[in-house]
Amino acid sequence: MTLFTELQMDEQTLQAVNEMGFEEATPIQAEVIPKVKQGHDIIGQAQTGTGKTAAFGIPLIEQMEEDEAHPQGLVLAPTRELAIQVSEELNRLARYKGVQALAVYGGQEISRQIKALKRRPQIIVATPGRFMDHMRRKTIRPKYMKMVVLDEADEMLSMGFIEDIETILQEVAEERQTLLFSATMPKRLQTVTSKFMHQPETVKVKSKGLTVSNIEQRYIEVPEKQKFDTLCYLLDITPPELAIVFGRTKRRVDEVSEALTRRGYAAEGIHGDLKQAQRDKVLRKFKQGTIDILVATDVAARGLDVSGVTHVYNFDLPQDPESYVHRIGRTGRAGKEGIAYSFATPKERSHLTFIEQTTKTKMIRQDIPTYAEAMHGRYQQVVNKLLETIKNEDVQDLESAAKTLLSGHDPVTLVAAALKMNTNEPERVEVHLTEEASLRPKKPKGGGRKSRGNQQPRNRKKKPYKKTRQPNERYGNKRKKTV
Ligand SMILES: Nc1ncnc2c1ncn2[C@@H]1O[C@H](COP(=O)(O)OP(=O)(O)OP(=O)(O)O)[C@@H](O)[C@H]1O
Ligand SMILES: [Mg+2]
Repeated sequence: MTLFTELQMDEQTLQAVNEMGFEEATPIQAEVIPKVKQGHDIIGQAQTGTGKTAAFGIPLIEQMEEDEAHPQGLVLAPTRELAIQVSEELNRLARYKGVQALAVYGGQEISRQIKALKRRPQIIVATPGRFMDHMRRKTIRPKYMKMVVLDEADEMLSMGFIEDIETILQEVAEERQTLLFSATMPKRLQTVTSKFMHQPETVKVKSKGLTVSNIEQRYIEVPEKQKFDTLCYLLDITPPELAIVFGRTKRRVDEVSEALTRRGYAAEGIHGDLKQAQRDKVLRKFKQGTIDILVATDVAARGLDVSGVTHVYNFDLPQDPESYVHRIGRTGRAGKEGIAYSFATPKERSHLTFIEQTTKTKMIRQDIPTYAEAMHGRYQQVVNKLLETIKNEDVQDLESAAKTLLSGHDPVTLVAAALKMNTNEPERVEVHLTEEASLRPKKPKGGGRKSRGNQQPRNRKKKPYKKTRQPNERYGNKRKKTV
């Protein structure tokens, strides 16, 4: 156990950490914070939800000069939502210092960001595409950056992002400190990292597998056509506080969230084709609990930290074991418990085994739940609601009506009828989902991943960064499939 007071942090950061409710440092924080302060380049690997953000955030904040005219710290993140979240966490940590973080990401008006940059934030948290836009416009000058963090580093160095990252790093001062963080760090990345890191130290928090032990992992072998009813039955049997359902494609996400809504669940979808304002709105509703089910592509798989997510459902298995680790890691964070269900079609058995082997975990097999179990779950919810009403509400005005009813009817029959009346039968509403093909194991070769679809071929020659580009030219917009 390491206390934050043992990590030679300054008073202001200690106070902020205290107010955030952190009592002791997590293992990755205890190991990384002193090492970063000593000036090392770090490759940090620790399981999902174990506080990697503060592990790089605290030393990053503490090394910023408060009066510098240019940003000196850069955090790159793969999604807009993650960039926002990381900047918020940094600002909480920096609350008592004269240090500020600003998130810049695609989908938000660039003029608004340029205005915000005038307030001279010390730290920029960015998605790579938008950061390059600012680089070209010279609204951010990377050469003053003395620390660069790649959050979700393996994702950032995969095929979809590597060229952008190289372009950015070429512009950042050579004597910078570079930090890489992720819950998954495939060995094949080592060759890539040696190119732009200076004698990096690897800090890997010891664990049995890649996933945290407080997530109960289950799988259900279920034919494609039965997946949706299975999901609904599970939701009925154990209603989650908040749940994320991962689908393979954007169409899938749209169809599943619509179907859930039709069946009466409070669900909405999030994926890369939605306008940023819509993505923000959906995530906000989820965090507030206005909706309790978020249906998502892998856009929500990495880094997102929403407290109260008790369940993750892999409606479709992910292609990569790494993606499995990150998806299920949206629950069981900061020591809390969580449950992850993965649906595998009979043809996907071997893919499931491949995921288990790579992540060094074992999923518990569970049978497809039955209609009767789902119905029981639904009754139970009505019973709970009834008991809550008795506890929390004044029902006096209905008591004489109740007495009249009771005088003419058997009380058990009466309550049973009331329960039945209030319970909707599952499956009553017909829904239609387009079928997805089953997956087969696909072992990744070399340095990149293949899941990002229509990206450029991996060994394509690197495009030199041209300073003559027009500022408003969309950089490489033909290049990658968003999720
Ligand atoms: N020392 C601590 N004590 C208690 N809670 C902490 C501590 N450090 C971080 N947390 C909280 O734990 C949660 C998870 O942290 P964080 O998002 O940094 O995890 P992560 O390791 O980056 O996970 P992922 O791999 O999914 O990105 C956050 O809500 C964070 O505020
Ligand atoms: Mg993280």
